[in-house]
Amino acid sequence: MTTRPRIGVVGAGAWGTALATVATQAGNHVVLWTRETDVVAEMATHGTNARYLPGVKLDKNIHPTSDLADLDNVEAILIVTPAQTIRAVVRMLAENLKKSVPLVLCAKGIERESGQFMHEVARGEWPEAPLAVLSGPSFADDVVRGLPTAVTLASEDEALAQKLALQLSSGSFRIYHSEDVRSVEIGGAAKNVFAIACGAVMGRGLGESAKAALMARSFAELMRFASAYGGRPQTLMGLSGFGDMVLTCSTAHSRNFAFGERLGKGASLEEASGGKLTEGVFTASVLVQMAQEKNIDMPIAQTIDAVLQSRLTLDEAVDVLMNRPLKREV
Ligand SMILES: NC(=O)C1=CN([C@@H]2O[C@H](COP(=O)(O)OP(=O)(O)OC[C@H]3O[C@@H](n4cnc5c(N)ncnc54)[C@H](OP(=O)(O)O)[C@@H]3O)[C@@H](O)[C@H]2O)C=CC1
Ligand SMILES: O=C(CO)COP(=O)(O)O
Repeated sequence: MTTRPRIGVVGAGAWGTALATVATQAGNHVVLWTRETDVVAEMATHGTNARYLPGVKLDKNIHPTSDLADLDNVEAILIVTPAQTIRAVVRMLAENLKKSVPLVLCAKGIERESGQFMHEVARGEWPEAPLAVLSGPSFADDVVRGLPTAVTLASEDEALAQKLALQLSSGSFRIYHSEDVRSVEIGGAAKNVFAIACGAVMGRGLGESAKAALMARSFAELMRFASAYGGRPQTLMGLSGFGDMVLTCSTAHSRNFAFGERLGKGASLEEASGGKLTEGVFTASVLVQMAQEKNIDMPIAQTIDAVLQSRLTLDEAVDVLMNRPLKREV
């Protein structure tokens, strides 16, 4: 290897592979770790990851591995596995790497068991590791093809956020930096729940007006939740709040939206995921529980959670939402 900086990526799913690609375009060597030895073999031999990003040729500066020792001496590690696995993954890194290294948490969700945000989970498992979170409107398929987008990278250590943003930005992947970790995490986690609701409305044939109204009222819920949990409105008006809501609540390209759309068309909860990761399903109940703990009114999140728990049908959920007492908008 030359003297290019080395970035580690843990998780070679759709987003991990896309971020590895971006990082090479930004001028880094990337060590891409996955527990799947057959995926490593395919990436090393054919330069493809057919299961998660079919049709994409990987950059030669991506070095696939399933050996954790290859992550020693990287400058930062992007952790790109599902939200509910972050505790186990960070623990595994803490136990196996020689020294602590900045971790960039890329999952969008809240841990169900603990009600902790991703950086709280990571801090509990590896207190010495500097932390950052990355979130914003970014479909892996778009990003890996070099289509432009912008996202936010936040760390309580703003100098670290700025350094990482510079190191990982490319001509098509523009990273803004922030120190508002809490808001960036809330935006990424909550939008998945509301995307399921928006998908369900479209699948049920309730129309674009209904979807726009639902999206706007969902954003009001997101803002209420965030302000009760220490988020800042200005950040939530940005890429990881408003930006990702607009993206994920608009198109069946989103797995969460597509899940809701299938539910709306009559699929069972089991059928609706299509075998794909749907983070909103895992986050809905913990989001609602956390809202209740602080008396935050979140009727849309509550009704979609009730649908996911089979306590309401979709038509009953629509009735509940439409027949709430009328009130001031703000
Ligand atoms: N896809 C996207 O466009 C975007 C996704 N995200 C977020 O990124 C996160 C990951 O999503 P995405 O990449 O799409 O998901 P995928 O389902 O495509 O990939 C998940 C990856 O995580 C690995 N993994 C799962 N569990 C574990 C574990 N316990 N230990 C180690 N590795 C594990 C999987 O490996 P295996 O095959 O072995 O299970 C796989 O490589 C989610 O939180 C998502 O919301 C954020 C922005 C965009
Ligand atoms: O977070 C994403 C886009 O920003 C990806 O959304 P889905 O997980 O719903 O596909």
